[in-house]
Amino acid sequence: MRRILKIVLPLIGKMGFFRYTLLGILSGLFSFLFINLVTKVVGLIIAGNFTGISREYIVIFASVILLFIWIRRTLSLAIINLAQTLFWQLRLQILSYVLKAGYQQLSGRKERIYSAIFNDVYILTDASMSIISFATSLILALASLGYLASISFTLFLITLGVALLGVTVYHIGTKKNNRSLQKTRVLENKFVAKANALLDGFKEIYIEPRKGKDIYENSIDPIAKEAYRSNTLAFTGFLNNQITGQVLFYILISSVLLFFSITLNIKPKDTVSFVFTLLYLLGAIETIMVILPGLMRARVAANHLVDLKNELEEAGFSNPLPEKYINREEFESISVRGLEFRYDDNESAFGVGPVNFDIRQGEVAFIYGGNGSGKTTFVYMTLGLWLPSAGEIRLNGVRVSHDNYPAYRAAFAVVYSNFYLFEELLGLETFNREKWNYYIRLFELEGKVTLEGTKFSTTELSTGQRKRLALIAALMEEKPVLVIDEWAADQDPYFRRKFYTEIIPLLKKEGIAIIAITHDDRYYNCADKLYRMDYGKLVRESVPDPMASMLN
Ligand SMILES: Nc1ncnc2c1ncn2[C@@H]1O[C@H](COP(=O)(O)OP(=O)(O)OP(=O)(O)O)[C@@H](O)[C@H]1O
Repeated sequence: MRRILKIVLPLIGKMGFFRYTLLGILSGLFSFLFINLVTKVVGLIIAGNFTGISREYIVIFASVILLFIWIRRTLSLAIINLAQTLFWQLRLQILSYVLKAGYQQLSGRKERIYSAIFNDVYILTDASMSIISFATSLILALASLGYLASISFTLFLITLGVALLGVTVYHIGTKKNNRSLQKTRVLENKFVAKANALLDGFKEIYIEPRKGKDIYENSIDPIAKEAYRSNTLAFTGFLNNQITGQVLFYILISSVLLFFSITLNIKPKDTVSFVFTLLYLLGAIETIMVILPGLMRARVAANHLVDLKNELEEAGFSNPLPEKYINREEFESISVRGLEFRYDDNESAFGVGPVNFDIRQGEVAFIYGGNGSGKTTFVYMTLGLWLPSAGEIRLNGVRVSHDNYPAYRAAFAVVYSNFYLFEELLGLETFNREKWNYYIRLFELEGKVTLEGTKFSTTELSTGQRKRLALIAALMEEKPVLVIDEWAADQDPYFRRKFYTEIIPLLKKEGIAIIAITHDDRYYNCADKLYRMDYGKLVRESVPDPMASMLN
């Protein structure tokens, strides 16, 4: 419950929480008032003291019904409000955690984030809606118990004993049920991951349906079956508890009617009132029992959300907007000294470094090396996506530290080898139409893509054209350093040549420093600096003679 409140309270505020609780209590008290009234009139009828239609009772019943309409409406509105606030605010909050997280914290957690947005939020919203009914039933149960005590204290003690027995049975069963719910939660993440693989890899599956059959039969179906089993186990447990509670109450009611009313010498009118109230108490306890499994699931969901938030915020990491963006004129150099990064603490895990590297304004550095040699890892480390374990980076001679990392990262525009092409130009302070037209002509996308506001008319382009558009979007950011990872690999021979021999010199003239991972050895002479990545070690090489390249 504490964890649920930790998530819910900041969203609805203390006052909101107070309001919802008050409404729950009011509604509980009102239900009790109505039961009390009905029990009283029934008692009067049984005792033969009800004298027929009375103005007094008509007014009382009419007022109670009017009060009921008011409370129900206010409560319904409050429930809708609470549910919508939680549903949307929680989703926004999760995505804002994502925006604040470090790349390192985010990688490997995609499925859990999906699961949080599409699963945990639903569970928490449902549970929060039932919290009001929970409070209502709790108050009704407490008031009923108080009323029972006023009728016969001995019978009240017996009822309390039965209720406590029910709670103990419930408590013992709940631990096991919760373990099953936790297990389902883990399976849910795995299910989302496999469902994503099925959807993302559908092209491959469509060509070879056996792939789909494999993933369905060996992963998706077994996960679903296991989740089905553990959820069924948990809910059967909850249901058994519920039935035990109900049976205990039925035995109690039978005993009051057939045994206690005689042995304790209770008046018939009081016996009827007692049994009536017991039935209402049973109703309230049943509601509580029905709601509890949902609250338990919400507890698991809340734990998941809190853990996810903590992990995303790990080590006080945050990624605020940089206070200052360095422009091309201000940029002098980036120098990397003794930088190291390892994927795991394990000695055998792949690592890069120690690495030394320098790039100055308008300089072009090419990095090549075998697959898996560590080029991308080095670039990610230099960009500040992976945080190095040793060494230092200096921007214009100033050491990059925890505080100025955001400003440092903002010096780069990047087209990754597995880039994501947004449907619009994002994050531009000013939009330079002339520049856009110039790049569209330079990259030969005239007539292919236009801009509607800042939105691309289309991103349904060929792979090579999508890469050109991604590079234009990066250049529009007017950052001092451009980083590209095997950008030209998807370009045709004509455009590849144009890129290395015409476009790169033009970008250099604009003062842009370029770090490019490339395997196009024909064009290594177009770089100012050439590096080879060799199993995590960066080795500086001499740039080939242009004449020698021409002979290749
Ligand atoms: N997210 C990751 N977690 C753990 N290990 C990784 C991760 N990414 C890469 N590696 C390891 O780091 C090594 C270097 O990968 P990297 O992507 O830097 O190579 P690369 O030189 O860019 O290769 P390629 O030319 O194929 O793109 C790989 O052999 C891989 O084992």
